[in-house]
Amino acid sequence: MIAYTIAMPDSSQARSALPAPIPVTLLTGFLGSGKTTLLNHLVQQPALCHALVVINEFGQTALDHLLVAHSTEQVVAPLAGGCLCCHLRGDLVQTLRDITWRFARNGQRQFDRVLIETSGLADPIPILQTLASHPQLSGRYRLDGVICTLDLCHGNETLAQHPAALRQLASADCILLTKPDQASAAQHASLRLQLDHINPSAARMEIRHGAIAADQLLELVSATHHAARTSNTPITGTALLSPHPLSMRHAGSTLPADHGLAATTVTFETPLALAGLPQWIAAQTANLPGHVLRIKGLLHIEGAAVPYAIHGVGHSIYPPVPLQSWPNVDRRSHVIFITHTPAV
Ligand SMILES: Nc1nc2c(ncn2[C@@H]2O[C@H](COP(=O)(O)OP(=O)(O)OP(=O)(O)O)[C@@H](O)[C@H]2O)c(=O)[nH]1
Repeated sequence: MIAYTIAMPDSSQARSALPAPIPVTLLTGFLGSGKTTLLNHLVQQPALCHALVVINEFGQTALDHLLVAHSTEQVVAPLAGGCLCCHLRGDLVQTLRDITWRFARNGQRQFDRVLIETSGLADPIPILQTLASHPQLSGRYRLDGVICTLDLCHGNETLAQHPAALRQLASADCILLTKPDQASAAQHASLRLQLDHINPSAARMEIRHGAIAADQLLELVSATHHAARTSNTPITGTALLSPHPLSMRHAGSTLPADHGLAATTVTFETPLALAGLPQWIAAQTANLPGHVLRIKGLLHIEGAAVPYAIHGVGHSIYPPVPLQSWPNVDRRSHVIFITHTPAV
């Protein structure tokens, strides 16, 4: 009888043969708190120029990936239609499992890290659990850190009304306090007090319009943090749009409620006149369920060669901002309204 033996590599050899796990940064933060604005800054920097960006949006129409200016080396894979923390968790596993071969050239992986922007409504804890314990992910990926954006203007209201925002902050390694230019000293002080209770150990930094050096946000899990506190200079009197009616056609669609929330997408076939947008937005919101948490859209403005991004958070609407170019051949305007109907 011939005895067969199987040569087993010793465990240290086996370990060194395995590719190093890919670092994953989770970017969370409530609706409109500045995640995409931050992402736009980060992906332009050398430290993140080979990152693969995965974007999850609430609602069937994904816009955020169109609003992120990314080079051809970076791939944005939108996951739309719900929250990663609930019914899209399987999609995330599949995306992370497949991206190593989907985004490979000549057998070489084309990215060195992954940045996941969660929807503004997602609870990051189930996502973190999936990353850490799913058999197809753990070992291939490692958590680099959780970054949470917090809108200094709307943060107090958000924390009072939306438990998901609390969980986002509680799981953060680094909290980025956004819109310091618009927040009052009182809003600022009250949020800082709350953060001292919710997550005293997270690093805290103030950022304006997403500007921060990417390397300050890497290796957060292993790094020791020092909170950076900068001064707050509130400004007032942002110019709004002039009040004239618009002519437009639209088609709406509403998702089934999720966390008491619904997303309605309105699409315009023809270019829009800029004047009168606030009135039109007010008229649209009057027909929607609950109250509006967030408005975002990509607009084709009459006479403009480039698209405009429009944002609203709570009752504030920001002036439309011209983008560099159209992201694809679609020249229609799309506006998404996210609304909340509290449970009775
Ligand atoms: N004034 C001011 N506006 C800001 C700042 N950061 C972000 N914004 C604006 O806030 C609005 C919302 O920012 P986004 O980056 O789209 O927010 P988000 O977290 O990605 O939003 P969701 O996709 O809904 O989750 C945009 O109009 C931004 O230009 C800031 O520091 N100051």
